[in-house]
Amino acid sequence: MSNQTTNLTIIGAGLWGKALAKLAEYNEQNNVRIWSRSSSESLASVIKEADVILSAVSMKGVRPTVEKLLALNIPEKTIFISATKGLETKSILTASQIWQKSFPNHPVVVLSGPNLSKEIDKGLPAATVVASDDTVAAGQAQEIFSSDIFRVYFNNDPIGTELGGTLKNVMAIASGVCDGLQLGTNAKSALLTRALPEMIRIGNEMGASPETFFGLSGLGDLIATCDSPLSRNYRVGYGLSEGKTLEQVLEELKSTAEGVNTANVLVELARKYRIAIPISRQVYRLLNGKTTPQEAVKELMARDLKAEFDDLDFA
Ligand SMILES: NC(=O)C1=CN([C@@H]2O[C@H](COP(=O)(O)OP(=O)(O)OC[C@H]3O[C@@H](n4cnc5c(N)ncnc54)[C@H](OP(=O)(O)O)[C@@H]3O)[C@@H](O)[C@H]2O)C=CC1
Ligand SMILES: O=C(CO)COP(=O)(O)O
Repeated sequence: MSNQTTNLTIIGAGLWGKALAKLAEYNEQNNVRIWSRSSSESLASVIKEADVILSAVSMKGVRPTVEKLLALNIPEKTIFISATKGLETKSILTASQIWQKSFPNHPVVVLSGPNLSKEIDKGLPAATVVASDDTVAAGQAQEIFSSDIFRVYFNNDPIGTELGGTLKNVMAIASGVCDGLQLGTNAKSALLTRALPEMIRIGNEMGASPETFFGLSGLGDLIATCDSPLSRNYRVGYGLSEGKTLEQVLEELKSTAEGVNTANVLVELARKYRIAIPISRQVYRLLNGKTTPQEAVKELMARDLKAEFDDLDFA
């Protein structure tokens, strides 16, 4: 690893922004600053010397953050890292797509993986992926965060990497329902296994490589998020299975659960591109009061019989 100092500014001081700041500070060669909307310092002053700007804001904060930064004349060599896991309403863009469209001459890197922030905060070992079309930028992101407690892989499929982290949030809601209804290990296994081809079908339409979904940012994050009460999306599903309303669950959570918005956006995307999303559709229906947890399970079990692999397109 190089000993050169990297000036990193993290935008967003939520759970994930703070956890990432801690990981970056663990490496002494990084000079880390973190900014939130309630900071006393201006955004302009904290990004002034930044070699790398990492955005850890929730999806609804991406566009406003991009707009603030567009006004600040950032040098083209500055690397952006996007750590958001969501889809924008209406545009159906991922966070990194918004960053890249807004800053076409800057390197943009996606950071995504099975990274429950509470475990990261405890210093427990974890791994993640940085992905970019720009190999040098991905390598720099890898160096910033790699340590003996955080192992960072890279790949050149940013959209696939980002979609893994984004789509599994919807599956985590389904998984919380599955556990809350005590449907058992067989049901959970079936749910998670069928979640993967559903995610790949969406990825295929959006230009992702299918194999990316079998890596840390896909299968890895699916396992972490769908099997842990530390996941807020899982807790949304669990709460709904207990008969709570979505409003009640979100009020208790007091934190971001991106899967709620992602499910709504996904239904639009699936309609536009004619993609079969049976699990996500039931999650959408449940979140919008169009079905009950029990009814959603019944509907999934009653679907037309089919071959296991005939809808997967690995081409
Ligand atoms: N927590 C986790 O374990 C992980 C989370 N993520 C992803 O990271 C993202 C943030 O999650 P997390 O930090 O946990 O969420 P929190 O609820 O803890 O924090 C919300 C974050 O979003 C920002 N934000 C919200 N609304 C706006 C807005 N209108 N304009 C600008 N910024 C806004 C907040 O900024 P401010 O600080 O200025 O208030 C804050 O940084 C999500 O996409 C999540 O899926 C990814 C991996 C792990
Ligand atoms: O993305 C995450 C872990 O990788 C965090 O999941 P939740 O947003 O469901 O808490």
